[in-house]
Amino acid sequence: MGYSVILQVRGRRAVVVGGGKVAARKIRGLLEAGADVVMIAPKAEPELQALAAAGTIGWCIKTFAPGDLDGAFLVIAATNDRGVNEAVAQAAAPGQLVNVVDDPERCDFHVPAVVRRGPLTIAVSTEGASPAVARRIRRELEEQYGEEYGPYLEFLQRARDIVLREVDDVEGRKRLFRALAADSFRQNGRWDEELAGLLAKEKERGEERRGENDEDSNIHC
Ligand SMILES: C[C@@]1(CC(=O)O)c2cc3[nH]c(cc4nc(cc5[nH]c(cc(n2)[C@H]1CCC(=O)O)[C@@](C)(CC(=O)O)[C@@H]5CCC(=O)O)C(CC(=O)O)=C4CCC(=O)O)c(CCC(=O)O)c3CC(=O)O
Ligand SMILES: NC(=O)C1=CN([C@@H]2O[C@H](COP(=O)(O)OP(=O)(O)OC[C@H]3O[C@@H](n4cnc5c(N)ncnc54)[C@H](O)[C@@H]3O)[C@@H](O)[C@H]2O)C=CC1
Repeated sequence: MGYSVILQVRGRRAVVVGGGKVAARKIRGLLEAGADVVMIAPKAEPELQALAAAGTIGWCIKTFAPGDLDGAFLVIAATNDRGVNEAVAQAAAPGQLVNVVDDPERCDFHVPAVVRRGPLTIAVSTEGASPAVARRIRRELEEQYGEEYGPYLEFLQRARDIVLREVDDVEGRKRLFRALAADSFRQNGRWDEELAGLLAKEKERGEERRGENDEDSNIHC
């Protein structure tokens, strides 16, 4: 079983060998994550040609050669030729992360099916057992966790900063974070108002607690 991580690729070079439909899917995901994408392919899908023309990705219009992987943090072998994909995997240096689209065994990592909602990422992987099932489950999750989760998670990010700044008590914070995570809270919709109420309640509790502690310390004196 693989170890699940969210890889930071922003500003890092990703070399994708091949310019077909599968390469296009992987390149879309890499661009979303801010990678610096270079495509190596003699021919490419119109969508990828447009990205290259706009300067969004680099395109070396040629067949693969081992030197193409220089400086790559991540490599995706996505041609329709098994031999070429194998040559790409062999050319990778130690430490370069390699994905081979037609050979799960050869991969350092598999690309999961992903639902993105603002800072929320839901990734589904079957580790190559059934990409079609990963796709189906991703679609189900898209229904279950709709677009409304984007603004909600953005609110939670802001709320987290406020709670960490304003609530000293660890238990109090935990109580607040759990309350904010409840689906009833999300559905309520008046998030800022509700947060203000919860913060006020926590502050009251904090003051009561401090009062009790003062009494305790009087007893000990
Ligand atoms: C190992 C892995 C390596 C990798 O590419 O990372 C891999 C390998 C292979 N895929 C193949 C086929 C298909 N792949 C898809 C779709 C996706 N494939 C993706 C990932 C992965 N595919 C990795 C494992 C992930 C996992 O298992 O969880 C997804 C999740 C992510 C993405 O690519 O972005 C994306 C869905 C995205 C989404 O919809 O959200 C469909 C569905 C369709 O197109 O309708 C089909 C046709 C149906 C079928 O075969 O199931 C074949 C056989 C080719 C052949 O027939 O020869 C191989 C090679 C082999 O199995 O040997
Ligand atoms: N992992 C996955 O998600 C999936 C993998 N596959 C596998 O992926 C392979 C690619 O599928 P598609 O993108 O649909 O194929 P495609 O035929 O649309 O594209 C192949 C691309 O590879 C390029 N290419 C061929 N030889 C090359 C070379 N020597 N150097 C550089 N580029 C070269 C071609 O110019 C073309 O751009 C399939 O053969 C299949 O085995 C298929 C479906 C899903």
